[in-house]
Amino acid sequence: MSGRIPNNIFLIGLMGAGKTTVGKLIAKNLGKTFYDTDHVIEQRTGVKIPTIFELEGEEGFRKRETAMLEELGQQDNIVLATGGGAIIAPENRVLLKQYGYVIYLRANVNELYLRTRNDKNRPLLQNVDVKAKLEQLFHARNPLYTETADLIVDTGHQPVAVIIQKIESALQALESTCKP
Ligand SMILES: Nc1ncnc2c1ncn2[C@@H]1O[C@H](COP(=O)(O)OP(=O)(O)O)[C@@H](O)[C@H]1O
Ligand SMILES: O=C(O)C1=C[C@@H](OP(=O)(O)O)[C@@H](O)[C@H](O)C1
Ligand SMILES: [Mg+2]
Repeated sequence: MSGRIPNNIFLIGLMGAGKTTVGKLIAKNLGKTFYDTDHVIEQRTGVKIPTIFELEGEEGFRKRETAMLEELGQQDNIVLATGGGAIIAPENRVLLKQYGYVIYLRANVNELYLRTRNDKNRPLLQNVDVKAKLEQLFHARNPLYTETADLIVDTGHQPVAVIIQKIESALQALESTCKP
């Protein structure tokens, strides 16, 4: 660590963790450019994420996601909200660790459920028992988020402003402890 607020900040975590919401605000506060892999994929393809899943399957979506991480990883001074599955592929985990400071927004399944249960834009949560699916994803992915993260922030049952405060304090502590 160079002793500064990290240049690129990547947010990881399950669907509903708040990556997109928190990422936008953190970027604004830190004067960094905000990207969201899902939004860029939607802009480039001209269709929503569920349509990509319908036409190309999850496999097709994952290829686009990896390509997007490779591309956005080359950017400078950004906050990137990833999609919840961005840590599945080992090469993505390497990319994330290599090109940025990775923050895992960790939330419990109940909280994630409350935030995502009515959402129509997350194909993995349609026509299933949403809570059971989130539980399954939590068990499969929590170790991957944990191994990829430089920092873990529990979002718990807390307002977005509090989470942002936690992240900014942690980044500031990083800055002060690393200065010569
Ligand atoms: N800390 C929070 N408390 C309450 N609602 C939240 C919180 N963080 C996010 N949300 C809400 O949960 C939903 C999912 O958030 P989003 O940022 O899209 O998550 P992600 O990008 O991690 O999937 C949104 O409706 C958002 O407003
Ligand atoms: O967890 C996942 O596998 C996914 C999460 C979504 O992003 P959010 O985490 O922003 O909801 C989106 O990338 C896609 O629906 C798949
Ligand atoms: Mg998101």
